[in-house]
Amino acid sequence: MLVLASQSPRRRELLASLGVDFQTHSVDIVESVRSSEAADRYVSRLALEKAQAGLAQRSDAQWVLGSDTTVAIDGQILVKPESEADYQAMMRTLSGRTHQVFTAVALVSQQTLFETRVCTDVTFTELTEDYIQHYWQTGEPADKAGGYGIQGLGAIFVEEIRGSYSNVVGLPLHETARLLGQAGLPIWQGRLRLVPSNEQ
Ligand SMILES: Cc1cn([C@H]2C[C@H](O)[C@@H](COP(=O)(O)OP(=O)(O)OP(=O)(O)O)O2)c(=O)[nH]c1=O
Repeated sequence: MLVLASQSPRRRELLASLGVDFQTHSVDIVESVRSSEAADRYVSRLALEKAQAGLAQRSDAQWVLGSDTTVAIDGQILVKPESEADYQAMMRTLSGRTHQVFTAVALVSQQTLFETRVCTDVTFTELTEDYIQHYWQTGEPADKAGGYGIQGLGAIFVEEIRGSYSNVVGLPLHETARLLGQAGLPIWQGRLRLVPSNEQ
């Protein structure tokens, strides 16, 4: 059985959209950036830690998928806002500029590890203080890396996106389908296996 080691409703929906059978299991790991750890290394480490914690806790799981998403700008990592003031600082940093959204995915079994990482460039419009204050009131920013949700009202801030959209929402679907293919896990209700490019 495949287990998604996540409490994120977005990841659950995205993985379900691939048409795979899975169960979810939420794991509690420490999500803190190490000194001089870059965003790409950080997301890959956390995705693997989530997957390994899931594997340790679910003896019935053959495969466990863990994932992590973070926003990066100018070498600064923006995780989920801890407070409204933290959120406001993030929005001011993102205003009128292009940032990167990294998501890493790790798929582990007792014997094997497959992993991938995807980066998407997102360009924000200039945000007024009014936008910033009102958007917080929607409740949308609080549980999201960078303090916005591209799949919700946060989309109105996005002038341009370069790369994978599902990666920004929390699970890059093309790359995840390939990982599942590498693990021999068919998608689309067992009818399709997206084979890795080196097997085509
Ligand atoms: C930038 C952005 C992030 N996000 C979300 C995706 C992730 O759920 C969240 C980043 O936090 P994560 O720590 O990656 O994930 P999580 O805590 O929600 O879930 P879990 O660790 O249990 O898997 O931000 C959006 O939903 N939309 C966006 O536009």
